[in-house]
Amino acid sequence: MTKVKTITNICCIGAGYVGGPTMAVIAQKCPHIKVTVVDVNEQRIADWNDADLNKLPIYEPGLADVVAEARGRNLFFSTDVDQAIDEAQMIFISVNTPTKTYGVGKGMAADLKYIELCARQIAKVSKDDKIIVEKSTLPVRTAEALSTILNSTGNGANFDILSSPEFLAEGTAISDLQKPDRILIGGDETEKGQSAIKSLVAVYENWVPRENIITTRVWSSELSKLTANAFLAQRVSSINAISALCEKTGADVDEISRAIGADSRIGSKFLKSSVGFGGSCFQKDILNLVYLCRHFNLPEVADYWEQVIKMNDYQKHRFAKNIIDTLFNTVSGKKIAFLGWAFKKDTNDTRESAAIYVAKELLEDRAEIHIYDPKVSKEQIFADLKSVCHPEGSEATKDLFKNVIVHKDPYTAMQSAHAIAILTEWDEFKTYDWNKVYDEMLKPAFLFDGRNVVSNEELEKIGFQVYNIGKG
Ligand SMILES: NC(=O)c1ccc[n+]([C@@H]2O[C@H](COP(=O)([O-])OP(=O)(O)OC[C@H]3O[C@@H](n4cnc5c(N)ncnc54)[C@H](O)[C@@H]3O)[C@@H](O)[C@H]2O)c1
Ligand SMILES: O=c1ccn([C@@H]2O[C@H](COP(=O)(O)OP(=O)(O)O[C@H]3O[C@H](CO)[C@@H](O)[C@H](O)[C@H]3O)[C@@H](O)[C@H]2O)c(=O)[nH]1
Repeated sequence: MTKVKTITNICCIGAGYVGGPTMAVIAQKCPHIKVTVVDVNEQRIADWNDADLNKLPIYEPGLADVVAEARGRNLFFSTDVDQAIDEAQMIFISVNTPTKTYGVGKGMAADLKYIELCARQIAKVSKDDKIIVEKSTLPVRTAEALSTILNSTGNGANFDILSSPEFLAEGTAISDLQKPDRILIGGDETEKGQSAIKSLVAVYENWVPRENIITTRVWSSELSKLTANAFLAQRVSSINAISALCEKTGADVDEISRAIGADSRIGSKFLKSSVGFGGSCFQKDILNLVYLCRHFNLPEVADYWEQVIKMNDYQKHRFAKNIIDTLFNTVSGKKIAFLGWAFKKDTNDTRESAAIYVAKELLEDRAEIHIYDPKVSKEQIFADLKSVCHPEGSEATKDLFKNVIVHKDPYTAMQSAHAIAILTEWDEFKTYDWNKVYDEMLKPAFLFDGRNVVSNEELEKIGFQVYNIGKG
């Protein structure tokens, strides 16, 4: 019988939004395991090691406390990838898997070059047997490709490959990791594969009840991750589709969410209509799913899921167009204040944020945009705009960026504005002195609430003309 390996040394390759928080919580919950998180990005590792916990590279409620507890005890951040691989019994791969921007599958397939590089490095460095855990989100059957690389380019060490996708959501990552709905572990059906699964189950059992740890075959685990994100995003697109109909008919989308969510077969979560979903995962993972379906010659299935993204693009466009239409068909030279830039509250992540695309459309209509976000840096905002407006960096880029001003204070962002657009649902927006904002704005004072976070009644009483998503 194959012996189940007791894990005392873990390495995680990739110190990003998943690798950092996930390993911090494993280290917190398993003080007997040495956890080393490695990355090729030196600045990122320096930030993870910074004595000032406000400088951690990721903003996530509760993260700093967990890092403070475990760092230097059994949690380490390092750029020495080879040493960490060499010492570890179990290696989590948590590197980025963005949408391909070139060649075959451009704009659709996941780019697995970083995954492949990790596999080659692990194969080169390893002198003893290791369990490899896919934490990154990967297309179904990637474990097969990993196995081929690991077992044919190394120096004789044996590798067991597990799939254990991460389901944390940003903004709630620490609570999601400390109390996960489930942990999913997929492995081979062989005795060796089952033994590797048991080793990883034993790690999670330090804090997750066994009945919440689901074990499956590898392919099911890999495909469950893409499926989970597709289902979640589909709910948002479904309610956003209904929001458009609400605006035409006078129905209220929040009332509809409450009414349908009370049906236990539907459930109340992920029914919040918005300016459109963002984040690094939903769009990328659905595009990947669509690509896989086309690859396996399932065009009807591919078209079905692609519609979720088309609806999301429509929602972002509808929001921008409504601003232009309402401001008398042009925003040229008008000051539009943006509250929020992150793709959701409680994170500094802006990847695929709806704000970026709304800004692009307004800039193309020559608006002047004044942005305030409590956690996103000016540099990040400009990098985001550059990537969608003029990626090549032309004269036009200069023109556009003349028209973007990033503020540290929300009130100066809104002063003398023609309109305010709320793009992220930060709680602090509810607490502003809206009387003061109104007094200092141009009239009519338009407010477009892309998250339905501020109270319509109160603002309309003050004098604002409020436009919400999904309210007729
Ligand atoms: N962000 C999320 O909320 C989330 C949640 C669940 C799953 N995922 C998935 O997890 C994976 C990682 O996502 P992320 O948001 O943490 O990405 P990220 O870009 O924040 O972090 C990835 C890190 O990997 C590093 N890296 C890349 N190649 C490397 C190599 N060869 N050696 C060492 N380091 C390397 C990069 O420098 C980067 O710091 C993706 O597949 C993503 O789809 C993300
Ligand atoms: O009712 C809702 C719920 C979400 N959103 C938006 O949808 C996007 C994604 O939100 P959320 O899913 O909460 O955050 P992510 O961090 O992107 O997490 C998703 O993507 C991760 C990466 O794969 C998965 O691990 C998580 O389980 C999955 O929820 C954000 O723009 C939200 O504002 C809505 O508009 N309405």
